[in-house]
Amino acid sequence: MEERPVDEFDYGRAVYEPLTQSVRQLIDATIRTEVGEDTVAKVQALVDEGARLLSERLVPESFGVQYTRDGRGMPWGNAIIGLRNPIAPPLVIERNRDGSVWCDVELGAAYEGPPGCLHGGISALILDQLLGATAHRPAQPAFTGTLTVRYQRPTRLGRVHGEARVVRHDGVKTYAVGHLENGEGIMVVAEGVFVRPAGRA
Ligand SMILES: CCCCCCCCCCCC(=O)SCCNC(=O)CCNC(=O)[C@H](O)C(C)(C)COP(=O)(O)OP(=O)(O)OC[C@H]1O[C@@H](n2cnc3c(N)ncnc32)[C@H](O)[C@@H]1OP(=O)(O)O
Repeated sequence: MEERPVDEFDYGRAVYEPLTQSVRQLIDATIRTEVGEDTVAKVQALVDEGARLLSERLVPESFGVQYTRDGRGMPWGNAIIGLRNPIAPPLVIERNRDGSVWCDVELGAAYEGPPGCLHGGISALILDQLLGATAHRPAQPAFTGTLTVRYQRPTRLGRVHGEARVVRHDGVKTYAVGHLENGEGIMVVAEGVFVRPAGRA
């Protein structure tokens, strides 16, 4: 894999993250707008023009994970943490000294399932990433083998806190648990088995 210059991380972040944030606002406004059809048509033309301009140069396939020479990963297309992906909240995962992880994230209209509540698939997506992050070891990526999610109570849209930790290792398998909570308590719990496939480090 081609390594990218060290300053590309900060440059890329400065250039693309504001665009992503604008598109996130666009997604939210697209869902919730009540303007008339003339305005909708005008916005559609502007968005189409924006897509045309951005498409003048594209990477051939998905973004993947590019690395700078000082080892910083740029998983910028990732569905949940990608800073160039407007459908990612994005999740910012913090790591404690003991390897456990946590996040605080604001989830709005784009993540709705039951009215006013978080879509269960989005909860599973966040927990997959959180549990996967705590199971992760540098240069030994672990894939989700099995993820079990128990939805205890509907989770209102808004601020959500998540946590995950490893409970045990067994050869190539790492077992992790985690949960999502908000001001109303623990809403969703998960346990997962993460497998380090031989020869795919
Ligand atoms: C800074 C950056 C942070 C980076 C932070 C990164 C966070 C990433 C979070 C996102 C993670 C994802 O979504 S990953 C994407 C979703 N997952 C996938 O696409 C995985 C697709 N499945 C596969 O590639 C494969 O089936 C694997 C890798 C899971 C297993 O294949 P394998 O390696 O050939 O496994 P195999 O030799 O047969 O078995 C090895 C051992 O694992 C067990 N095992 C095998 N499959 C499973 C399974 N599905 N669930 C449970 N256990 C399993 C076997 O019983 C065996 O146990 P024993 O006999 O040894 O006891």
